[in-house]
Amino acid sequence: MWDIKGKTFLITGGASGLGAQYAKTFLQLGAKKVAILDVAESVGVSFVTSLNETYPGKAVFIKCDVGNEDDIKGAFQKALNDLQRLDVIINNAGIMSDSPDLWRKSCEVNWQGLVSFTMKGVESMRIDEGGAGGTIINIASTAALFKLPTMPVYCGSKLAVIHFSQSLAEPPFFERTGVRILTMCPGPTDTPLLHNLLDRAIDKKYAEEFYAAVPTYTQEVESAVNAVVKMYQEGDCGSIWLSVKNKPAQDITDMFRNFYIELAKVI
Ligand SMILES: NC(=O)C1=CN([C@@H]2O[C@H](COP(=O)(O)OP(=O)(O)OC[C@H]3O[C@@H](n4cnc5c(N)ncnc54)[C@H](O)[C@@H]3O)[C@@H](O)[C@H]2O)C=CC1
Ligand SMILES: CCCCCC(=O)/C=C/[C@H]1[C@H](O)CC(=O)[C@@H]1CCCCCCC(=O)O
Repeated sequence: MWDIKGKTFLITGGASGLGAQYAKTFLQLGAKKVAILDVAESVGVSFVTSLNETYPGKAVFIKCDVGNEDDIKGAFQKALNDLQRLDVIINNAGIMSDSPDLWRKSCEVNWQGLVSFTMKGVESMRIDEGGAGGTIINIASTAALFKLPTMPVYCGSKLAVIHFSQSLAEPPFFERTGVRILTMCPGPTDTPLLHNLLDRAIDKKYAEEFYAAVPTYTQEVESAVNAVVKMYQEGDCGSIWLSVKNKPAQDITDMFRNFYIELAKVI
C-alpha cells in the first residue's frame, strides 16, 4: 500500500472538475502539500484560497498552460521551489474538442503537455540521479478504448497517453528509477467536459445523428476520484486502470498485456 500521508502533489488542470476533487481528496487523506497548475487563473486562485481555509498553507496555485512548453518549464520549477520535493504528479489537464479551431491545441494539452510533465517528473524523482522516487499518474480515458467517431482526435490523444505510459514503464524502469507510472481510464463522468458535446465534435451534423442513436450515461465524480486513490495506493508501475459506471476501479493491465502478446505473434 503506497502512502499518501506526507506526500506532495502537483496536479495539472486542478482548478476545477476532476483535478480539483483529486486535490481535495488527497489533502483529506493526509497529503503534505498540493500545487494546483491551471490556465484558469481566477478559478484556480479562489479554489486554492478555499483549500487553504481548511488546510492552512497546504495549497499553492501556479498559472500554467500545459500546452505551452515555456509555461511548463517555469511552472514546474516554481512547483519544485514551493513544495521542495515532488512526490506525485497527476497529469490531469485535458481538453475534449476536435473542432477545426481547437484540435491542435487539444493535442498539445492532452498529449505533449503530459509527456513534458512526465519527463520532467522522472528527471526530478529518479533515485539513480539523486531523487527520492515518486509516482506519476497519467489520466487517459475510455475514449482510448472504444472508437468514438465524433472525436477521433481526442480518442487518439488518449490512446497515446496509454501507450506512452506503458512503454515508458517497461521493466526495469521502476527498479532503475524508483518512479511509478500509472494510467487511469475514467469513463464519462459528470463534469463540464461533457457539456456541449456537439460543439466539440469533428463534424457537428454527423454528431447530432450519432448522439441521438447512442445512450448517454455518466458516473459520479466521487467514483472517478476514489478510483484514482485506489490505483495510487495499490497500482504497480505500468498498470492501467478503468473507472466506469460508479463501479470500483479495475486493473485492466492484463488485457493490454494479452493484446500485445497476440500482436507479437504476427509482427
Ligand atoms: N469528465 C469525463 O467524462 C472524463 C474526463 N477525462 C479526463 O479527465 C481530465 C479532467 O477532465 P474534467 O475534470 O472532466 O474536465 P474539466 O473540463 O471539467 O476540467 C479541466 C480542467 O483543466 C483545465 N485546463 C484546460 N486546459 C488547460 C491548459 N491548457 N492548461 C492547464 N489547465 C487546463 C481547465 O481550466 C479545468 O480546470 C481530462 O484529461 C479529461 O480528458 C477522462 C475520461 C472521462
Ligand atoms: C462498445 C462501443 C461503445 C461506443 C461508445 C460510444 O461511442 C459512445 C459513448 C457515449 C456513451 O454512450 C456515454 C457517453 O457519454 C459517450 C459519449 C461522450 C464521449 C465523451 C467521453 C469523454 C471521455 O470519456 O473522456
